[in-house]
Amino acid sequence: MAVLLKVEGLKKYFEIRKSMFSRPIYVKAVNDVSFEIQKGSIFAVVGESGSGKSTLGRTVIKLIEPTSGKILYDGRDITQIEKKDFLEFRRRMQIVQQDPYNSLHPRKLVKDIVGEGLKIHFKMRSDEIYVRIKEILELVGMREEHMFRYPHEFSGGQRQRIAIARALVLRPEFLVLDEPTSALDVSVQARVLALLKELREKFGLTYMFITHNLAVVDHMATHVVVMYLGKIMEMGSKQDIFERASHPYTKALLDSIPSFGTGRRIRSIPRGEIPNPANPPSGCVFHTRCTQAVEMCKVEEPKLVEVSPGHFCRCHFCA
Ligand SMILES: Nc1ncnc2c1ncn2[C@@H]1O[C@H](COP(=O)(O)OP(=O)(O)OP(=O)(O)O)[C@@H](O)[C@H]1O
Repeated sequence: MAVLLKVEGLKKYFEIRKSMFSRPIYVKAVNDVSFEIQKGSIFAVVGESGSGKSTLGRTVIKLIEPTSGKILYDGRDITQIEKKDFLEFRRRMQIVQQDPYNSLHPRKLVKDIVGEGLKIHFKMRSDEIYVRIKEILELVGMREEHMFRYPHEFSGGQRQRIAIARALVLRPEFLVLDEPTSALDVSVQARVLALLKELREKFGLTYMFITHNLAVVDHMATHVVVMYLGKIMEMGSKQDIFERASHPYTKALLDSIPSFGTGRRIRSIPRGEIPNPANPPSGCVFHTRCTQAVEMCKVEEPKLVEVSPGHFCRCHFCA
């Protein structure tokens, strides 16, 4: 399969200062991450809160600038593209955010929310824009009359459908879905996930699907990357991760899996909380919580090695 997005050595560090006079500290939210996303796949990014998933999703589509590294979209390094040439890539790569209550402008009509990007990206007449908005709303299960209402008049699930319509109206190829259903009721979640699957098949879309919920990953993903403190711990096909997990962190996450649709977040896996990302542990970043850690893990950082074709693991004991 063709590669749509290739990321090489991607880093995103955030500078934080306790006061104006103190020295800066860096949160390495994404720390030297490399992977490929094949066209048409659903590439799930999982990990606990603070592992860098959202930062990764926002950085690969350049909503935030990377600190360093390459992002090759359809073969072009978009980190090196001038602003005016980037507009076309912006159209091709869209994002649907977690919270449908805050991501839609409260004082704009649905038609203006969904149609906003059309004015920027396409030179269309207003009657053409109207038809396009109507079509896209129907596609996500909404009706023409909804165009003239405000976001607060809709339920969470309907709002997320509007957010999906806003992303799709630009005919993108790649969608970053950042926890798209975690703010929704269980029954609504399943319907939105089914819609996302259907849209992917209809339009040949590629998804980066960010979630805490491994049951959702099992239901949706074709490929999975497991992140911890800004690093990839394990990566492979869905089968590699769910049937042949190699990393102790992945195994612990799988043990904490909720049944599908409960929406429960991964909060506590064995042995305590995630360390402070501004001061990560030495050696293997997971060693402080790992049941298999030995002395070497405290000092030597394991490399991400390919344990079988396409299946990568970062642990001294990965088989
Ligand atoms: N703008 C920012 N400034 C400083 N630190 C940030 C910023 N954005 C994110 N971070 C930090 O980067 C780390 C990774 O955050 P990120 O939101 O990407 O993780 P996440 O895995 O998506 O977690 P969650 O699921 O809770 O959103 C966290 O320690 C977070 O506090």
